[in-house]
Amino acid sequence: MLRVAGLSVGVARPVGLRGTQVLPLLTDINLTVAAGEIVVVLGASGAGKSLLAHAIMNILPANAQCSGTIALHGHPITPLHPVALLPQHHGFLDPLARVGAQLSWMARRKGQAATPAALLASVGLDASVKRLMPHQLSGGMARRVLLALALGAAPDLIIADEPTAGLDPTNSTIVTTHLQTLAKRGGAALVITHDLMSVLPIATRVIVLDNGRIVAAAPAGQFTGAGEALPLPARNLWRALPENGFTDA
Ligand SMILES: Nc1ncnc2c1ncn2[C@@H]1O[C@H](COP(=O)(O)OP(=O)(O)OP(=O)(O)O)[C@@H](O)[C@H]1O
Ligand code: NI
Repeated sequence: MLRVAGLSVGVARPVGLRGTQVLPLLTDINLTVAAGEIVVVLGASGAGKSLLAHAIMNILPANAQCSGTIALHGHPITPLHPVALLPQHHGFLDPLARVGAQLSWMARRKGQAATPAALLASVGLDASVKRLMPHQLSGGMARRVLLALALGAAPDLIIADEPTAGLDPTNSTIVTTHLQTLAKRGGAALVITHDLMSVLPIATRVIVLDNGRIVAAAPAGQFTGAGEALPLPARNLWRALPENGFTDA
């Protein structure tokens, strides 16, 4: 479904009076996401996770330089494609538009019928939330509105950036259940996180991103016990989790 090949992203920064230098932020990223899969990209803060999401969605900042290829169903991604970003920050909501209007716009942009109340209900929000402005939403509500927006795009693929961060267990389950339903229906998700445990139950594969490079990849099922089957960088991360006793590998 999604194929990222040889993706590198750098930002130009000034050096001296006239020169510029490109600072590499992502280097030679290769990954695929097949129908039915939930691929987790695991990495520490600053590893380049959001940049990877933004590169795939073609919304990198103006100073970014990008090379490599990104294809969905074999073609470059356009705004009309059934792919949705579940962004990390609710700053992605339009601060001056009611929730209902934003849900309707998303549906229209993707050629779908607008069903704001049903979308809100599917993420556990009352239909009255349609009339609210983004600043009237709590953090957890805003994250669920972002999920409703992503679902409103009727996507084949959701790129979810820290989808469970800061959510209570009930809301976290709402998000992971939707991602799992999408994958079961033949869609797929690329889930970006620093918190493996919150998404491991739904993951099929885990890719470890460190300092802009992929350093390990393993089937999710290998993240069990002492992680004996895992490649070393993934095993070290796994064994360092509090749940696994902080053992220093
Ligand atoms: N527009 C930009 N110009 C310069 N550097 C940038 C830009 N955007 C991101 N960076 C840098 O790229 C690196 C990766 O950023 P990114 O937002 O992808 O991290 P992340 O893995 O998503 O982290 P977090 O878990 O904190 O969200 C960071 O060092 C960041 O400072
Ligand atoms: Ni991020």
